Amino acid sequence: MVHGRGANPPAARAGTLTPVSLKARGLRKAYGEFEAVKGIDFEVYRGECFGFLGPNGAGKTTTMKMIYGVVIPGGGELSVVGRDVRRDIREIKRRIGVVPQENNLDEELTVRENLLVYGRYFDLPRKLIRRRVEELLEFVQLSEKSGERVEHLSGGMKRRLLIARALVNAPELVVLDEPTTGLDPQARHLVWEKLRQLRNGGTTLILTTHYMDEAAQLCDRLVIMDNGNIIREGAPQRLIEENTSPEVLEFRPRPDRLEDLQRLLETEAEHVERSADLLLAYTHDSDALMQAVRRSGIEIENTLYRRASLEDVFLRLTGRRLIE
Ligand SMILES: Nc1ncnc2c1ncn2[C@@H]1O[C@H](COP(=O)(O)OP(=O)(O)OP(=O)(O)O)[C@@H](O)[C@H]1O
Repeated sequence: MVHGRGANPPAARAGTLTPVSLKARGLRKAYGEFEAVKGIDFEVYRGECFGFLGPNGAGKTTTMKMIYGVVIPGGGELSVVGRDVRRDIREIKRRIGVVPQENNLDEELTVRENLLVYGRYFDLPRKLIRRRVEELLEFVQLSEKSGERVEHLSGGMKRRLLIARALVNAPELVVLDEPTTGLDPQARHLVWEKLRQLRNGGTTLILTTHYMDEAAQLCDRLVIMDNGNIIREGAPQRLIEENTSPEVLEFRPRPDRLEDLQRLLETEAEHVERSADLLLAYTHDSDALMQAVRRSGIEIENTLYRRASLEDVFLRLTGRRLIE
């Protein structure tokens, strides 16, 4: 594992017995009159991957920035690795890693130089930094690119380099703001694999995403955020079980039959959502529902069956989709 620290149990590694890595109470932030974060409570435990899932503008980035000390909270309490963000931000920065939403690598420098330069911000022996940089290059599969200038890397490689850079100080907690936005599926899967390895090695991860599959794949627990509020909290599967039905049939009826089909589904399904010309019917028994639709004779252009996801939870709670 990276830095050879994976064998230590999380609590022992951190030198404390408290299981809480981060705690927020009544946390808020306004920009002028506009309240971006409206008094939220959450806790992150050591060694877990904790997610913030929500659409653009929900307040996720603002929350992340309060955690890593770029934005000062407007109210409430926030402690990170047991330290108050208002009093001990230097200590917090020493102990956490940050992968920002925007790539802020030095494009003119090589891959290796980016890590070495960043490593110098921490008060660590040069020899140790050099060794760590080589380990990290290997971890994120960039050893072969180490002499290339960053401007020549693909988007996925840059993202992996940002992750490596966040690990230079061997942090116990890593904050990642939309770690895979803009990446193609293959590059995303590689980033996911690296994040899983980190978490399995005991590093606490906090990430934001508006991809429900990313949240479901990576997070042990997550909060769903909307309009500056946390609207639900829990393990991904549990959130689905508690907030929606397990099976979904998506119908695209002939446009002139949309109202008829909606009326039918409202009597036959457990609940129904409409998104433009698509009707989503939620049920425990998709076969029975499908038979009822066939019996009605309503012309359908397209039908899709799938299992319910976090996207459905969001739709149920807000009437909107995560990505509009
Ligand atoms: N510096 C700022 N000044 C004024 N308004 C801001 C500022 N930063 C963010 N906002 C506003 O606060 C709200 C929350 O933004 P934030 O970036 O935290 O959301 P988000 O959930 O991270 O969305 P995204 O996925 O787009 O990053 C948005 O309406 C945004 O326009």
